[in-house]
Amino acid sequence: MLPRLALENTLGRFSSLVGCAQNLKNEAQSWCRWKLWRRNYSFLPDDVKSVRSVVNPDISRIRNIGIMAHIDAGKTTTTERMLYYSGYTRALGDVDDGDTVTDFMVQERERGITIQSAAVTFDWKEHRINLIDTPGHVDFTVEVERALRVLDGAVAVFDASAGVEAQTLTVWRQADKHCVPRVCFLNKMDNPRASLPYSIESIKKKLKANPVLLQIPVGSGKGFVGLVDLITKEQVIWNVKSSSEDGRVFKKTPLSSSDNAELLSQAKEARSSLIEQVADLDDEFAELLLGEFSENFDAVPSEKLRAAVRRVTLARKGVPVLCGSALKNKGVQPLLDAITAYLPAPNDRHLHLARWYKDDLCALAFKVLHDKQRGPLVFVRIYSGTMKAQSVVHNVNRNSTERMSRLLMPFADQQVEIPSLTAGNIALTVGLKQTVTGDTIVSSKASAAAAERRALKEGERGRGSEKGPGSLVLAGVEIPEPVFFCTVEPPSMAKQTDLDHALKCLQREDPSLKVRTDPDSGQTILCGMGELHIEIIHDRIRREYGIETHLGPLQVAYRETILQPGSTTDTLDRTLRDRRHVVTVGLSVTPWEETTSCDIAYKENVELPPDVKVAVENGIQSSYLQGPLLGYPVQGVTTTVESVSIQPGTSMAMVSACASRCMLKVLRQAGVQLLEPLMSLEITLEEGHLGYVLGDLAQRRGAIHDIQSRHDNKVVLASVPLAEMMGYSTVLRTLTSGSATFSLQLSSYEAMNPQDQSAVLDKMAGLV
Ligand SMILES: Nc1nc2c(ncn2[C@@H]2O[C@H](COP(=O)(O)OP(=O)(O)OP(=O)(O)O)[C@@H](O)[C@H]2O)c(=O)[nH]1
Repeated sequence: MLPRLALENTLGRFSSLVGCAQNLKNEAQSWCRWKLWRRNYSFLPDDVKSVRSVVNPDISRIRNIGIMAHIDAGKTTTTERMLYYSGYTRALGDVDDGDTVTDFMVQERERGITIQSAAVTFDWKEHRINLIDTPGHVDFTVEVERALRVLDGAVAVFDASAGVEAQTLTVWRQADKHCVPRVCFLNKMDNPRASLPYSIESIKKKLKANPVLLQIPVGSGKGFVGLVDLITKEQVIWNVKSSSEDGRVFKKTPLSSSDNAELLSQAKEARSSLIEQVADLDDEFAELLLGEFSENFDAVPSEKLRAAVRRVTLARKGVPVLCGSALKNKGVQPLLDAITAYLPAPNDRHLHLARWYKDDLCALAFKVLHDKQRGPLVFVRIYSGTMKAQSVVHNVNRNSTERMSRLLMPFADQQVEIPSLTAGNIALTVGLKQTVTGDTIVSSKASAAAAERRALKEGERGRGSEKGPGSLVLAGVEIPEPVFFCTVEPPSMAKQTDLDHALKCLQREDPSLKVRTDPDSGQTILCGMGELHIEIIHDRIRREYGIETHLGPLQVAYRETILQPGSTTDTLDRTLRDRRHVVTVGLSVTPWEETTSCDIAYKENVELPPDVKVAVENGIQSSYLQGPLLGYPVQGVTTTVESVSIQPGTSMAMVSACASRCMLKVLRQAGVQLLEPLMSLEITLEEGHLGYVLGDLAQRRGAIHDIQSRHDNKVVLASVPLAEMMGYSTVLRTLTSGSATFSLQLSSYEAMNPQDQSAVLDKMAGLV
């Protein structure tokens, strides 16, 4: 039965659509709005798809998958086709028209890019697919990381004319880190430059992966009409009679020599290689071949081959490769079949932690969205037990208990209310006000205690690797340090509270956004992952919170470090209100290369009471936060506490102050050095523009590492200081008449040479 809220939503939409139809008639020229109307129209009461999805499926039929790639590879277009073919939408959304389901933020639709990862649920051939479309732009890489943390499998989408691009490499590594099995989809096969062998080679070379080719294309470029399924030996051809053909109808026939002798021999060869490759990777399949089918490998049944490919994928020994053209509506249905056939169900992935909770609820909050009416909406992945609406849950990280009012199933920007949801699913909760990204949610404090007892018992028996309360918390998400910052000012002081509230909400949604107050000027500082990230935040403050803010110039987040060891002592002797405070602290520092953190150690004979220890460490830590050169964070330093002597009556605040002052002194003595963020840059451009672009990079202190050929294009691999890359997209557009693309990501923090460093110091001091 349709839940009440969904029914109300649907009926509400229906009545508003009747009125809307009249207006739209008058605005027939607005094509985009018409398409959005059509999208809404698909939610009329006879659209049963969203209702069907409400049923809790068997865990073995759930696929929690992410869709990931380099910017513009076609993730959103592919997702739109999946929703369409699965019957969830009745019109094909188009990124170029700005009416896709998953890119529902205004900025996403305007810019045609994905910013937030959106969750969509749909069913495909008796399977429930929870799919997350993740952003390709490096500024939103935390979104990818968050999604990967809760996914069981992923589809990596490639532009078949470009192969592996810079951001694919990053997301691939992220997926490796989370041990996520993948399938590859070589998209844009309709592009005349698309090349299957080139893409396969680049997957091998750049990703060091083992591609398992399951399809070969039929036709190429504009003549790309379908593919041959190497498992079943069938050819799948899409009927392309007109440009409005939506790809729903396709013809599947066994491939025979009467169709195309050349294609048949090509397919035979590719199938034999596939069988050999799978036999090499899977012992069970090898045994089957050498036993029953030793006379004729080709006679091995397709189900056996499919099962072996599944084992290979789950063991991450190989990645199935499929091809198609999402835009031209070819190859997406076989991709959906591959998702259900090869990617893992939640119960195929063995998560140690969930077993301590047995049948009790254990879930991970992986994303927070702010809704003006309903407050924070928290996305959770359920690992064990059942989550129920109107229930009280316990947040293990915060040791707090909260009431969850409603449970929803996420359909992009639409949600359907459900009473409960079981393990393996992804849900959206309303009412959790304290929970943030990375928190573990369980049913009660008692169930957390029971799980802890189980973990300890197992640990005592020497079998468990996880012991103690720390083991009861699911690993959260690593947030990289921001590289850019700028001041943000409200239009008037009266609006400062509204701005603080807006930033608090945005920060809860986006953990990569950092907000701090400048201790000297009292100004609010926004710290972000890149120019685009800060621009989007600025835009959201205006649109979603109605505050017109002014952003100061974008500045690079430098770091400070030391070049050599140093040691010193400092004495603080101060009388405050007749009370004399006297403390002497001795510290030594040594460079701790190749690390971005700082450490505190104690000389052997130094033993301090706990309150003094805390005070000294607080003083040292505060100096790590603001270096002596320009007040940037310090990294790569180990500080040893050599001595501390305190006269009676001295307060701990004075001990901290002395440690902090001594720290500044010793850092200066050890020679403070500015570190600047160095970015890896990859530019794809036409050969004719190469000279201009290289000349420009030379002026930006860029170092060229390699210039590769990619079909008719050149790919420049370089590293450039971030400070030189402000507004680069506009410059590159001008230099190449808009034909080049680039991607930029943080590679490391590097020491600046003395001239560049003094130029920065002069600039900061206002001398230039
Ligand atoms: N020729 C061709 N173009 C395609 C195909 N798929 C997508 N495109 C186009 O490629 C561009 C990018 O497509 P998107 O689906 O937005 O790509 P994305 O990977 O989601 O991009 P981001 O969300 O910005 O990372 C759009 O102009 C699409 O129309 C395809 O199969 N063939």
